[in-house]
Amino acid sequence: MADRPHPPEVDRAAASRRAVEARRERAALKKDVAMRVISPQELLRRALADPESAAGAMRVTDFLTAIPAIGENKRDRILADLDISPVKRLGGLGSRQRLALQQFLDARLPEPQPRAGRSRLLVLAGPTAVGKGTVAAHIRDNHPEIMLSVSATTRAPRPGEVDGEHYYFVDDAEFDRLIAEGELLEWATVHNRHRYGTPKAPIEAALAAGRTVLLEIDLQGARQVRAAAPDATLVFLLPPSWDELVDRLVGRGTEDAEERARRLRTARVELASQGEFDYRVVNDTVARAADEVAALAD
Ligand SMILES: Nc1nc2c(ncn2[C@@H]2O[C@H](COP(=O)(O)OP(=O)(O)O)[C@@H](O)[C@H]2O)c(=O)[nH]1
Ligand SMILES: Nc1ncnc2c1ncn2[C@@H]1O[C@H](COP(=O)(O)OP(=O)(O)O)[C@@H](O)[C@H]1O
Repeated sequence: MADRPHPPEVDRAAASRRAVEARRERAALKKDVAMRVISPQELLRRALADPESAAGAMRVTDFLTAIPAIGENKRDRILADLDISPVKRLGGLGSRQRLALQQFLDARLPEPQPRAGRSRLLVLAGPTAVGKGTVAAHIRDNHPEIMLSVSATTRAPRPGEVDGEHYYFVDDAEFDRLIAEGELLEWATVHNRHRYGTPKAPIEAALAAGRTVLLEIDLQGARQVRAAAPDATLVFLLPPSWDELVDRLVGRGTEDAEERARRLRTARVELASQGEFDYRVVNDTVARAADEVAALAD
């Protein structure tokens, strides 16, 4: 039964389904590069590691125009300069062409390298719904050596949230006082709504005691920490793909469609700022991502 040949129409239908799926995968990868969820270098590495993969099957023309700020004219000039035919697929590049493309990408879009002399103050930021809260909670529960900072906020507690554990829930007057007295390391209005800030004293005490401290804060806060404590270690959490980020936001079910669209527009801008961070960690599975973040303080 199993080795009897299929009638040709069955083979054709299967081949056409595979072709549609392959096109969908290539389109998703292009989007990931365009949204900066994966770097062009990473996509090229995947293509070269497996020429049969969706990355390997991507045309070099599609690859280049997926990169932000490369349009069709620039693409054609680049291909001519690198002596690569526009009909080539990434997986089919010759070794000289690969090297030329890699060197071009490294020169034009250098991947950020961690700076030396990082401190034990770890800042975890990233776009909405990437899983910052989930990864931070996993670290709190599984890495007792790391202190998770508890922020002050003017938003109301949600059911099940405990004052002093999830947040310090304060009113506007108290938040004003914390700012005025210089008690916050950083603070920001997040998602245009409520104010959130990091109390300074517990962090200074924990760092002085030799502990690692983790802040799970938004991008504006991360930038303020960098300014106030230049040796802090900044970690940017990335989704495995743009589509997965959208699925997580929808799956969480805490925002309506209009708010989700607004957050995704912000997410796109935030992803463009990942180069300001020392490390990028992909939140593929919670435990793996949490362990990778925790290890950065070693
Ligand atoms: N700048 C700053 N951002 C914070 C702080 N605490 C939490 N955030 C950010 O505030 C956002 C909202 O957090 P939360 O109220 O738990 O709501 P959710 O993200 O909708 O679940 C998240 O992006 C957090 O990273 C803080 O102390 N400072
Ligand atoms: N590694 C993961 N795999 C699958 N789902 C995840 C993962 N990390 C987080 N999630 C889910 O994604 C949604 C957003 O996570 P959350 O921690 O609230 O994000 P953030 O704090 O970055 O806004 C939640 O429903 C969470 O359960």
